[in-house]
Amino acid sequence: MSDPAASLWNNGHTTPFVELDRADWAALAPTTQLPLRETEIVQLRGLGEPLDLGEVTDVYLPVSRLLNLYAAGASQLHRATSDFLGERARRTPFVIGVAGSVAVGKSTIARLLRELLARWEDTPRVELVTTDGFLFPNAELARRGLMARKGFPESYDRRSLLRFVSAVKGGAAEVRAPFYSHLNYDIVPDAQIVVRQPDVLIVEGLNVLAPPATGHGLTVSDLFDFTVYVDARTQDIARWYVERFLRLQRGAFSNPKSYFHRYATMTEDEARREARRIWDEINEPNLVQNILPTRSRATLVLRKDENHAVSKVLLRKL
Ligand SMILES: Nc1ncnc2c1ncn2[C@@H]1O[C@H](COP(=O)(O)OP(=O)(O)O)[C@@H](O)[C@H]1O
Ligand SMILES: CC(C)(COP(=O)(O)O)[C@@H](O)C(=O)NCCC(=O)O
Repeated sequence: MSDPAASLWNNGHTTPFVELDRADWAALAPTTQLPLRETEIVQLRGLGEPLDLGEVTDVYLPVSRLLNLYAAGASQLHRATSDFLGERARRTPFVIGVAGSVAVGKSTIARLLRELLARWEDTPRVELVTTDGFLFPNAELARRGLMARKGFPESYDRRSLLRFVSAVKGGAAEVRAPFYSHLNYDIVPDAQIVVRQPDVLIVEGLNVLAPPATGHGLTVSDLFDFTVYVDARTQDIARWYVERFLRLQRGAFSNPKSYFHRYATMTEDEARREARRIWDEINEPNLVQNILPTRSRATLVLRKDENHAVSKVLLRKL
């Protein structure tokens, strides 16, 4: 898959990333002190995903340690800047962006990182928000002719997302974000997510690494201290999307309140075709046109194999 930004570095001489295969990355784990007890690892499984424990210790524990080190470094730098300005340093949260395709496993990774980071010293209070809360409500999307473009950059209220992250980073006592319900397939008018001065804020969403809409000005990625891009082969992600759709069809869609309740009575073949249509018409074009081109902007790229196991880790060193 072509990645225009990567061509800057692909001149045969240099790349901004150091690339480690899984074994080399996992070898870093024993030197990191384990912040999890066995019982806690079992609790992590309760997140609802079939997470392999080897995956947690080999891959995500070292990631959480690295994030914890970066958070300590950022806090020192922040103090030094305040000293330089002759100001009293105020605590500011370390902000992490998690990007990647629909169905690549962003939510699973973001929730796991929240649990792991909270167990390290200095970062006990971790909040997680997903950018779907900043999608325009369906009525507004329909008005703009964007109902078939949910998840594309223009389907979000990007100014409001930028304001939200700025306020959290600026140390506001309490900041509210809108809430998107997958059951309703829409923003819930009176529901909100409240963030209160966390040590770490994780912002997870398809397009969090996208450049500014107008090509200039600030965008949310300018406020991130660290970004993770979750990567996999497009054909594997398409399969994960269809499998998740089939699970939802048998589960959540059977709820009469679900926007997709009409899918509940489909045969498996019909549901498979419908999922494939949504993937082909919306999610894959969004991946190819908007999401994949942002991969080389990430600090860390986690490349998954066909079974969700991380096979390669790329860490930005330049
Ligand atoms: N590490 C993993 N091991 C096994 N299955 C996973 C893993 N991560 C995600 N999945 C599955 O892949 C699908 C997509 O994951 P999810 O976290 O919902 O993706 P996203 O938030 O990117 O849309 C889900 O069905 C989930 O159960
Ligand atoms: C809600 C989403 C846009 C993802 O939002 P995110 O939190 O990543 O910003 C996506 O899951 C979605 O619903 N896409 C629309 C196409 C589809 O029905 O899959």
